[in-house]
Amino acid sequence: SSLPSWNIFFAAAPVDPPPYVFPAGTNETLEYADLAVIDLSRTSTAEGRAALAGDVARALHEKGFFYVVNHGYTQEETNRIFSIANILFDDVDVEEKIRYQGESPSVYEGYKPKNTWRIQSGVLDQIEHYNINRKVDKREHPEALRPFLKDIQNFANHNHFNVVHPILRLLALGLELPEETLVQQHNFDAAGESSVRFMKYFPRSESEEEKTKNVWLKGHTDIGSITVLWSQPVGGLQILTPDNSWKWVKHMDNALVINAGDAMEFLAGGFYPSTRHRVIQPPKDQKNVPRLGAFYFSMADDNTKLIPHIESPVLQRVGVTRLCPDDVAPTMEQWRKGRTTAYGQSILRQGKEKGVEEELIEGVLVKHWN
Ligand SMILES: O=C(O)CCC(=O)C(=O)O
Ligand SMILES: [Fe+2]
Repeated sequence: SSLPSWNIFFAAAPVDPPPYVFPAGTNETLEYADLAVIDLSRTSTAEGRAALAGDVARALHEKGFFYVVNHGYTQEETNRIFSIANILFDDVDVEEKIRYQGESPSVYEGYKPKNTWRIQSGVLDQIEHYNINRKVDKREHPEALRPFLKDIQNFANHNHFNVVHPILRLLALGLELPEETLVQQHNFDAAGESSVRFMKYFPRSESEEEKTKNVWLKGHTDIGSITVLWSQPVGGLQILTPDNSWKWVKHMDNALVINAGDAMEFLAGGFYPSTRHRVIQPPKDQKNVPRLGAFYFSMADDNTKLIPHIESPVLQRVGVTRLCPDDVAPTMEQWRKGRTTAYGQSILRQGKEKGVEEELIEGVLVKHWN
């Protein structure tokens, strides 16, 4: 081989995390959302991108969610990431995790213990999560994760460059804008909070289920631009369709579930609305199963002013919807700090529509659905 012989001493054998085995899928008959499936490998050519742009634009414009397949991680690589994600929840003592809580309520970073968000009727969440900035070395991580920081860095890069950027190119094309328009507002190296999140939901008591009508994570929109949700078999994720009915999102092996957040709605002048979604108790045959998730939450660069790309010929034809006047529009940094600080903490007021609560963030009305 061409490798120098000393390499055998320095190339550490890859350490394997304790394997996480995906729980069995549900056999219940559920009302699923009908979502497009996008083959991301086709984005490697200009012809492929031109052909896909319309499908992706339509999917986000009309449904708010779509699946991505052929994103470049094999099933084995995905399994490894879920096994790494699970370490934190199953193999790290809570006293250690508490030491890795984020310092600031306005940034999601580090560990979030259970019982920190209000759900309904005095019931708090049973969710733990751990957020890792895409520059993984920015903070220190629990010892058990340290052998896998390279895997996590690779996962962040993969999501940012191989998933989010190609999707942003398609979305720009869908607005008939130059292909790099949105990519240029999502630089990996700029100040900002695009992050990996590992999350685990734990089953709750019957009384908690009753008081919250089975809602585990209230209906919300995401703060950033594009959310990448690595599909996993435990059900519970639902989207609110334009006709105001909740539909389940079906698991697809080694697929990604993609949705738009608030920043995308601002930038796209309402053409790609922020998707309304929630998590409820999993279906009957999975209701006692903890629910592990892996995500990438992408945001625009902190200094991006969240104003619509009015130069888009599409927006000029269909019209622009603004969440607020351009002169008072927040930057990405202001928006994420305002929403993160308020999330699960603020006392929401009853909105005009039934089952919808509201709050004002940066002068913009934000809704939460029960
Ligand atoms: O757990 C899920 O499937 C969705 C989580 C989610 O919507 C969020 O963390 O913003
Ligand atoms: Fe979400």
